[in-house]
Amino acid sequence: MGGQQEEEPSVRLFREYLRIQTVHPQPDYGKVHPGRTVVIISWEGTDPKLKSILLNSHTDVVPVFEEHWKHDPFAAVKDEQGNIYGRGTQDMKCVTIQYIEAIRRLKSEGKRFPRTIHLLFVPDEEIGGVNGMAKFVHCEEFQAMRVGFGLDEGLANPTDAFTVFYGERSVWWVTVHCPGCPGHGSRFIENTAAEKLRKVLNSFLGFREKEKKRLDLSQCLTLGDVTTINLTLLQGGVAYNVVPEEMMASFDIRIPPTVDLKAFEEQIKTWCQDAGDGVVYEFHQKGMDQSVTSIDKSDPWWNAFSSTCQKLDMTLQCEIFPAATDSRYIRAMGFPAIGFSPMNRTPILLHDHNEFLNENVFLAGITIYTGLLSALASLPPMQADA
Ligand SMILES: CSCC[C@H](NC(C)=O)C(=O)O
Ligand SMILES: [Zn+2]
Ligand SMILES: [Zn+2]
Repeated sequence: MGGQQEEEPSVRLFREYLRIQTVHPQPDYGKVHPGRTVVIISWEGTDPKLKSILLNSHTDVVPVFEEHWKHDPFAAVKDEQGNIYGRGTQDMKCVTIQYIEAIRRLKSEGKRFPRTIHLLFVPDEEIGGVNGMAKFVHCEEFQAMRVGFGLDEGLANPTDAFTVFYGERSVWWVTVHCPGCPGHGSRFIENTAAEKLRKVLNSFLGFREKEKKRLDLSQCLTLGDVTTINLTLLQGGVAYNVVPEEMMASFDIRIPPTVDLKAFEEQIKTWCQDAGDGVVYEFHQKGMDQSVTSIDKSDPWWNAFSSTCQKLDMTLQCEIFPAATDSRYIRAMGFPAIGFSPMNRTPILLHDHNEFLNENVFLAGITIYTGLLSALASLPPMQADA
């Protein structure tokens, strides 16, 4: 609990890490790992020929609106209930320290496992990972790790259960260009950009409405199972009384792995064609990999993961991650990866004001990783090792 008692050293380390300002747009990565952007720490297994366990975490955090926080977001204040406040408490500095502390505990108990465990610390996940994980998976250092199975971040769960992510939706960022006839703002100009834009908006947002209804009316679907479309940028126009020659709308689209991406792009093409002459779309982000990780009991990695959770009396909810994490790059390279942040009984506060994690939930997570790592790193040779 907060205050009086001697603080657990792992909680102290977590709070110390939270105080390092790895916040965008200018993250202080130098204080995390001086002179390095990506860091690998490896605990070699007794049989290093076997494929390894990759524990990935990003070191950056998203910006804050400080005026909305009840405590300094970089002071790691712990209140009377043991809630630790700070940017990154959930996303994902908790997980980084839990990995480290689980390994420290296993080592201090004299444990050694057949499979190597790699801790990987990467930058820039919060800005898409272009100069982080996206690049790193193509480096020889990544190849040399000989990954068998990866763990990366997930989300908190407000109930007793823990959420586990076995895949992610594809991210498509699309800008639609609507050209039109210009002219004086006092006239009925024919074939304007705005009229085309209206059709585009109706098509895209009409589909959004249908998907929202599908989710709202379903008992079993989660956000990761439906397509979301949000209008996020509008551009165009030069003056109140000038009908512009172009207007543009940009959309953030997230598509579940079960959707046929080719067919979906055809749909976008049709919406644009139906909006009028010259309406075209361009991609700023077009995720095409739809790999998902097996959550079948016959899969040895999943079996080790889920059996450990069962032994620890944990209830799991398996879902598709609604947004994007670095695990998409791991899966795209053909490796199984699970998104998991052991935070039950915790509101989902990533990227939000007053992000916090209770120290007891944090400490329980270390025990969970201790069990998971023991099971995963002890898995006997399997087909994937060939
Ligand atoms: C596509 S790169 C941006 C990544 C970001 N991830 C999260 C977890 O917010 C997102 O899904 O928007
Ligand atoms: Zn994150
Ligand atoms: Zn994030």
